[in-house]
Amino acid sequence: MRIQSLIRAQSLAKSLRNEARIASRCPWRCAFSTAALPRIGGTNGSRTGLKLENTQTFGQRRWQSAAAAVLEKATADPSTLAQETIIENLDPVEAARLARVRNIGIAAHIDSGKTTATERVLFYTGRINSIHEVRGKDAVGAKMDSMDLEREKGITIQSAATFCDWVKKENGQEERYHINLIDTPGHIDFTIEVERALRVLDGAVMILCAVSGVQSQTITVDRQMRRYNVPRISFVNKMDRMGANPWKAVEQINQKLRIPAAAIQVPIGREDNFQGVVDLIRMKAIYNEGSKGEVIVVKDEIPADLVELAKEKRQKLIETLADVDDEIAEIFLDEKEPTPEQIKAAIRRATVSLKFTPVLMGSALADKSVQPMLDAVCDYLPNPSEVENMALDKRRKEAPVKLVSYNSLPFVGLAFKLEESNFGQLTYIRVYQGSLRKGMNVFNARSDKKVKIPKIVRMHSNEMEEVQEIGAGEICAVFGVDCASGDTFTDGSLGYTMTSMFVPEPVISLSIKPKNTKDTSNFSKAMNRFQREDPTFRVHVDPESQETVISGMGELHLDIYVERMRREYRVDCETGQPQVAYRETITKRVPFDHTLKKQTGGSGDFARVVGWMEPSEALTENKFEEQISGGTISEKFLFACEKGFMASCQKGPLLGHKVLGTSMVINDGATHAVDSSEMAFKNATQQAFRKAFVAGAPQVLEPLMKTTITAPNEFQGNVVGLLNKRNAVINDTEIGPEDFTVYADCSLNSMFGFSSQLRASTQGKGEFSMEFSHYSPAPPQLQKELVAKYEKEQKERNA
Ligand SMILES: Nc1nc2c(ncn2[C@@H]2O[C@H](COP(=O)(O)OP(=O)(O)OP(=O)(O)O)[C@@H](O)[C@H]2O)c(=O)[nH]1
Repeated sequence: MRIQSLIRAQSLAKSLRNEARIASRCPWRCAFSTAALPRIGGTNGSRTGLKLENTQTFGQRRWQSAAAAVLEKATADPSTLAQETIIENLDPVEAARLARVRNIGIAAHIDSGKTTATERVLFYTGRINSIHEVRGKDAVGAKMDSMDLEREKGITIQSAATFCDWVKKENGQEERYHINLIDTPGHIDFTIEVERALRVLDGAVMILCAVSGVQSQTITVDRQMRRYNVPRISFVNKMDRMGANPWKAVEQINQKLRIPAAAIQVPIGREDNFQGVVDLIRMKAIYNEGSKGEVIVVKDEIPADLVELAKEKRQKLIETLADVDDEIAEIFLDEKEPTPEQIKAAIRRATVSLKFTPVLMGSALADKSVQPMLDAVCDYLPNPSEVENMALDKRRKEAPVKLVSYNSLPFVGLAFKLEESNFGQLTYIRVYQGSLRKGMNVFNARSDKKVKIPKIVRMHSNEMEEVQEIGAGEICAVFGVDCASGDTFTDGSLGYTMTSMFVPEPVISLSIKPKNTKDTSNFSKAMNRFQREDPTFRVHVDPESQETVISGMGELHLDIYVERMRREYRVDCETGQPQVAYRETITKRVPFDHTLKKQTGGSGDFARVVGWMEPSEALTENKFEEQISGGTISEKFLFACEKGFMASCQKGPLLGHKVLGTSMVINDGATHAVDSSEMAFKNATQQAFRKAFVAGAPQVLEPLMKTTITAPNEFQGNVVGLLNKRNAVINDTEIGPEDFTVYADCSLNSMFGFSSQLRASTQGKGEFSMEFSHYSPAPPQLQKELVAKYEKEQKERNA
C-alpha cells in the first residue's frame, strides 16, 4: 500500500501555533487526533490542523503512522515544523509533469557564445524560423539581444527569458521537455542580472571558450552558482576556433573551479576540421547535417583514430564518477564495466547533488553539437521537484518551510525581475508552489496588499504569449502587478516569504543632469524606471550641491544607463567624474552629553541627549540603541533620536559620504515640558553625532574589490608589477601550463584605467573581473587628500 498524496500540512502550518499550544499542554490530545485521523480523512481536521486528501487510496494503518510522525515532530519541536510534507511516492500526475520541466540559465564569461548558443537552441526547438548572429551581417541580431544597444555592442545587458519544447530522442523513443531558459549577461557590471536568474533557476549551462578555458568571469559565475546551489553542466564552445583545446577547459574546471568534472564527449576533428563528437556513454559518433546543423546523425562507428582516445576518456569519466558516486565506486572496485544507464544515472545524481559537472563540447557558430547539450539539460539537470526551495513562515517566527512544486498546493511565487514595457510594468514570477491563474487574487507578502492578476504571459525575449494558467515550477510574467523586485506572492492562505537575493552595494557614482531643462520630466521618468528594475542602480539628490547622483556597480553599468536615457527617453545628459563610494567610520568610543537649547522668548527648543558612540562589531551596518531607564526621554522622542542618527549616517562629517560601522547608544537625557519636540530631539542627536564622530578618530573607508586576473604565463611579471603599483594584496596565484590566475584584493580607487594598462602590458591577452568584497580603511595619504578636497569644496560653497 502506498501513500500517494500529500498531507496538506500548510493547513497544519495555519493552525499549528494553536495546535502546538494544545499539544504541549495535553499530549494525549495528539494521540487522540492521530487515532482519529483516518476517520476524518478527506475533510479539514480542524482540531489536528491536518487536511488530508485522497485518503480513500491509503491504508488506514499507513495513514496513522504517517500522521503520527508529523504530529510527533510537531509536538517535539513546534517551533521548527511548519510545513511537513509526507511524500513516499510522488503524486504520479504531478511527478510526470514536473519530470519534463527544466528551468535553466546560461551563464559564462563575456563573449563565450551564450547568446549564439541560445539562438541555436531556439532554432532547433522550433521557436524561431531562422538564425541571426550576434553582430551578424544581416543586421538583425540575435533574438535574445533585443535591445538596440545590445545588438550594437554585441553584449548582453539584460537577461532575457524564453521557453521552448525539446523532443529528446533516444533508443527510438521520444520525450518532450519544456525548458524555460534565461540568457544572462557576462559582464560583471550586470551581475545582478545573473544573480536574479540563478536565484530562480534549477540548473545552468556553464559555457566556456575552447581556446580560453576558465576565464576571470567564469570564476565569478562559479561563485554565484555556488551561492545559490545551482547544479550545472558545462559546454566547451568554439571548438572550431584555432587553438581549441577542450581538455584544457576540463582540467581548469577541476583545478580552478575545484569541481570534479569529466568530459562525456570527445571531439571529432578540431578547429576548421571540427565535425562532431563521440558520445562516451553510448560510444557513438554524433554529427550534424543540414544547412544549419538541424539534422542529427548518430553513427555506431567511431572514427578509427579516436577509438583509443575515446576509451581512455571514458575510463577517466568512470573514475571521476567513482570518486563522487557510491554506486559507480562499487562497480569500479569490482572491476566491472558500468552500463550506459548506470553511467547516466550516476552523472545525474552527482550533478544534481552539486558534486560533479559533465563536460560537453561543440561549436554554436558552426551549428555543431548543440542538440546533445540540450539532451544533457534534460538528462542531468534537475526538474523543479528535485530542488529544495525554502521559504520562511512569517506567522511562525520565520520558521523555514520547504516548498513543494505541486499545482494542488496553495500558491507561492517570487517576483524576481521587473521590466517596464509598452503595456506597463511586467513582473517576472517563478511559481514555486501551486498555480497562478488569470484573474486570481494574490497577496504581496511584504506589503500585505491584495492584487488581482489581470494577464499572464510567457516571455519569448521581447515577445509574449498570453496564457490562462501557469503551473508550479514554471516561470512566467504578469502585467499590472505593482511590486518590487524580490517580493513574494501567495494566495493569502499562507504567511510565507522567500528569502531575498543578494544585492551587492553600488561602488561607484556619477553626478548627472539633463543638458536641456525641458527634458527634466523624461529624465525623472527614466530614473524611476531604472531604479525599480535594477536594485544595484541607485539615484539620490545630494542635499548640498542639489545634484542628482547615480550609483552602480561599475563604469560600464552607469554608462549603459546614460546611453539608454539618450536612446529610450531622448534625454542627453551631462555627467561628472566617476566617484568611488567611500564610507566613513569612527575607531574609538566617545561619550556625549549634548543639550540643544533655544529659549529666547516665544516657543523654544529643548532637548538633551546623553550616551556614547562606538565602532560596531562589523563594518557592515550602523546601529542605534536606547538604554533609557526612568523615562527621561519618552518613546516618541527616542524615535526622533533614531531618525536623527539615521539621517546623520547618510552624510558623514568627513567627506559627506555614508557612515558605516558606527553605533550610537542613548542612555540618558532631559525633556522640557513645553519646549521639547521631536524636531528638537532629532536635531540634538544630529549635533551630538557630529561632535562625537569628529572626536572618535574618524576614518575613511574604501571599497575593496575581489579581483581575478588571468593572462598567459609570460606576462606574470608584468601583471604582478601592475598590482604592486596599486598596493593590491595578492591572495593566491595559480599557474597552469599556459595561463596563470591571480586572486587579489584591490581598492576600487586604484583600478581606474586598469583595463587599458592590463591590455597594454599583456598584448591584449590579459583579462580581469572585479566584484565588491568589503570596505577597508583607505591609505592615510588618500584620506588626507580626500578630506582636504571636501573641506575646500565646502568652503567654496559657503563663501
Ligand atoms: N568561432 C566561433 N565563434 C563563436 C562561437 N560562438 C560564438 N562565437 C562568436 O563569439 C562572439 C560572442 O558571442 P555571443 O554569443 O555574443 O557571446 P555572449 O557570451 O552571449 O556574450 P555576452 O552576452 O556579451 O557576454 C560573437 O562574435 C560570436 O559570433 C563559436 O562556436 N565559434
